[in-house]
Order: sequence, then C-alpha cells, then structure tokens
Amino acid sequence: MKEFADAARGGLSADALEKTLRDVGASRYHNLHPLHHMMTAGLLSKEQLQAWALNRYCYQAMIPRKDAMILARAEDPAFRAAWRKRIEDHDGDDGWNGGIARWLKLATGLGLDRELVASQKGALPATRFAVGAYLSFCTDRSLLEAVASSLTELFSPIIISERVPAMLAKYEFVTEDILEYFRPRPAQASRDADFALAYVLRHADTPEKQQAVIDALVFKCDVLWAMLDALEQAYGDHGHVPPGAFDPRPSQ
Ligand SMILES: O=C(O)c1cc(C(=O)O)c2c(n1)C(=O)C(=O)c1cc(C(=O)O)[nH]c1-2
Repeated sequence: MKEFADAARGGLSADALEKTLRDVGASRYHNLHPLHHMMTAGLLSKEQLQAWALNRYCYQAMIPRKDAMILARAEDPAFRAAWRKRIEDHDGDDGWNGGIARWLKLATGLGLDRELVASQKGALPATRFAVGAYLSFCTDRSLLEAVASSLTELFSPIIISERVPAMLAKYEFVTEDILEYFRPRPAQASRDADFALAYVLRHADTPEKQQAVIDALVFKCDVLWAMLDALEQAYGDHGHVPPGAFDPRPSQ
C-alpha cells in the first residue's frame, strides 16, 4: 500500500481524488498480473483455464451476497433502487437466469462438471479466503468504503476487452457462446462504476474518508491479485495443488 498510503494527505479536490483512484487501477488492477498475460497470449492449457473458471465461480457467487449486505446497510431508498440492479444482474429473476448461471455455462463449456463448480468444493483455500475477505470488508467497514471497494469495476471493461478477443483467437475450444457471460458486463460495469464513483466523490469529504476510499480500492485490487497468485501457485508449471482442491492431472 506504500505508494497510496498517504495519497489524501491535506485533502484532495474531487478531480484529484478521481485521478488517484484511477491511478490505483492503472498500477494494481489484475490485468497487470502475469497469469492474465499468459491467458491472453494463449499460453494456458485447457486444465489451467478450467481451474481459473472454477475458482472464479466463488467470486461470482459471492458478489450478489456482498451487494445484498451493502443494500441492507444503505438508508437511502434511491441508493437501494440503483444498487439492487447489481443483484438482479447476477441472480436474474429466478436465481438461475443471470450472471451466475452464465458463469456456470462458461465453466461447463470448458468441460467442468456443473455440480463440482457450483459446490465450490474444488476451489483453492486462498480463493475462498480472498473472496471471504471481500465479503467481510463490505460487512465490517463503512458503507462508503464498501461502495469504494466495488470501484475495480471502473477497470473491468478493460480486462474484458483484452480477455475475450484473445480467448476466442487463441484457444480453439473457446466459443462466443461459452463466453456469453462477458457480453453484457462492460455496459453493466460502466453503469455501476459511474454510480459508485459519483457516490464516493460526493461522500468522501474529509482527508480521512478520502484516504479510506483509496485504501478500499487498493484492498480490492489485492483481492483480485491474490486470486490469480493462488492459481499460479497451484496450477503453474512447478505448482502444487493443495489437498482437496480441483486437480486436473491424471491420478498416479
Ligand atoms: O472479469 C473481470 O475481471 C471482472 C472483474 C471485476 C472486478 O474488477 O471486481 C468484476 C467482474 N469481472 C464481474 O464480472 C462482476 O460482476 C463484478 C462485480 C464486482 C464488484 O466488486 O461488485 N466486480 C466485478
């Protein structure tokens, strides 16, 4: 956290705060991670992509739960009306026709068993810890910090625009149908990030609150980064799969 640790000292204008938040993404978002670069270069095996999809399901499954936590803590009905769209995006209107279902389609399209993925049993311990830390953060910290921690969505259209064309071009088993999850995401993410950014710029009105929102975004970048670190450690060339986690290697 060194480079942003006292970024708000003395207080920032709204423009300067927005610039600092965008600088956090430019230097710490997970599109800078080597595993993302391997993925877009076509260098991952099908099994490594399976491990990514299986672990990332834990994140997807938790997102509407943390958004429900934020919703419960918000006193302003207009805020709640805007925020609840995020839950609808993921859960759909019956639980299984939204983003979570589309992520399962991605995972099964890569050859994984639906029940294994949905059970989250094969996920890496570090994935579960990272995802749990995000949920705890949105439960325990101020509403302002919880909202700020969603601001990685400012940058998700960038990583999606890198990931999707590269996956289609580099992996013959990946189809547009499998990647349907991502099709509405850039528009949804821009809508959500614009709302969250306006909220943060309006409510972070002291140097302390400004520092807290910067730290919240750094924390969230760390969550996403830690998830890719964990995958690299477990499924990289010299990695080792923790006991109980998804193991695509043939048993010896
Ligand atoms: O594809 C990605 O790399 C990516 C990143 C992020 C993110 O930056 O947190 C989200 C998503 N996707 C996503 O699909 C999603 O629904 C989402 C919700 C949130 C959030 O923190 O509320 N982030 C993200």
